Amino acid sequence: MPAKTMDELVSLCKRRGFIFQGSEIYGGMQGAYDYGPLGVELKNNLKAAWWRSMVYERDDVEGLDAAIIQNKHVYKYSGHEDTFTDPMVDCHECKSRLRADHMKDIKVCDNCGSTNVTAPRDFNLMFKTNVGPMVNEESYTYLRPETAQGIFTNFKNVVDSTSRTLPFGIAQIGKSFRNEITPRNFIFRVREFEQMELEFFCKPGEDEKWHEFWVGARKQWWLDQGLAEENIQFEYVTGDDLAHYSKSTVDILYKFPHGFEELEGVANRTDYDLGSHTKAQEEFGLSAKVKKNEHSTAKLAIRDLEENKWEVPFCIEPSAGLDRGLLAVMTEAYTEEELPNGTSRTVLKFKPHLAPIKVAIMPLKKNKPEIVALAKELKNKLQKLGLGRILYENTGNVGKGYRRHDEVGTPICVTVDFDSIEKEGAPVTVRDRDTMEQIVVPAAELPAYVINYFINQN
Ligand SMILES: Nc1ncnc2c1ncn2[C@@H]1O[C@H](COP(=O)(O)OP(=O)(O)OP(=O)(O)O)[C@@H](O)[C@H]1O
Repeated sequence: MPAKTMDELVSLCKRRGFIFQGSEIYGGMQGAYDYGPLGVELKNNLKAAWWRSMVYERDDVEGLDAAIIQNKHVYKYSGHEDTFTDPMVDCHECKSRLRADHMKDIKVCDNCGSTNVTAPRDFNLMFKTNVGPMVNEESYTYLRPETAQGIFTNFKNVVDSTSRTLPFGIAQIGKSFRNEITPRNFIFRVREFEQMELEFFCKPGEDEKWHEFWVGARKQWWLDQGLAEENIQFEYVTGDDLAHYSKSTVDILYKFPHGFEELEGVANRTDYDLGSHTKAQEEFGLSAKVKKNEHSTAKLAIRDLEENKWEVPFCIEPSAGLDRGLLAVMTEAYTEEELPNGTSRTVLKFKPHLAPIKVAIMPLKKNKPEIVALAKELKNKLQKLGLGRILYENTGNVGKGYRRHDEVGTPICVTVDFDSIEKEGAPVTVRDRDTMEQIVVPAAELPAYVINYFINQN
């Protein structure tokens, strides 16, 4: 059963080293979190799973890693400078700052109930920063609020260097920054986060088909990461909630401990973005309404070989939050179990490919040199398989080790004991996280056993 409250997750994350409050020793920093020893592994595994499915398992997607700091013209023409705002309300009474579209009633402070509140006004969410030693009117830019813009500005570079034709996509994972008015719900809404974004370019007219395809494909991917079908919903974004660039957007919602909320958005961005950043806009008969571009030096178009003309493709964007993804995966994996002997355990039932530690190797006696040597040898052998982190853990208390590894979601624990050094075949004990069953495997067969386990479980 998934986690019921955010508090139980927050507490486990801190206790076991998944996630810490940012700048904690100085009293914290709202909306910023640090990923600890296990959090960074989980995050890397989720990123790797996304990259594998987006780039390696498809032959029509290329990867990219664009700069976070970009020319300010990027945000002028993307529309962020003018429109990337949230409506903000200030309470004169308790000094809270609230997001008007999240308030129960925009005339009453959600925090103290006062009606002494300002009218909503637009607040730009981009962090402005100064570039170079001179501080003047011209020296500013912004930290990127989404990774997507770096994909659009590199469109021509990628097409020229890979000879791609439509349809094809460009995938990117990286940090984004938003000066959220009310960061909250742990890592759900933060000011610095990572996104996993694909911009998939297709012919105008084929956009609706591809939009539908990506909505389905992205839902399936989240199911493959272990989320339960009943905890996922679609929301068809309409009216004022639809971004100005979008023809249609489907949000994939997950049942977080604080309720169903957006995990990923899949938007049909039409020819808005490439059309905004291209030079010679008037040549292309754009369908989107764009600002006149006076600075771009490149035509962001592709040759339609059948019709022998240049056209600006449409773009479908599945945009997922990595931090929200991690929160969803942890929520789903969190399980409190009553055991037959009357005790209980907390176990994170991660899909094995996401588990921060793949295998823990534990010698039964920490000061028996032959046991320790065999345990270390097995650790080195398994590490070379390239599955991820294999932990050699020499605490001498196997029972406690099992509990700790249940709580951090380690799928397999291997114990090396006296039998392992005395009996023929060097048998070691392999314990399964979910069933808690233990079987004996000859040490020489352990690598094959572990590989099979990870192949079959995913
Ligand atoms: N402040 C944030 N903290 C963590 N993740 C975020 C944040 N803002 C956006 N994301 C992630 O990036 C994805 C794509 O961004 P998008 O601009 O579509 O979000 P959004 O619609 O503005 O989100 P919301 O409505 O929750 O503010 C979101 O689905 C979410 O997973």
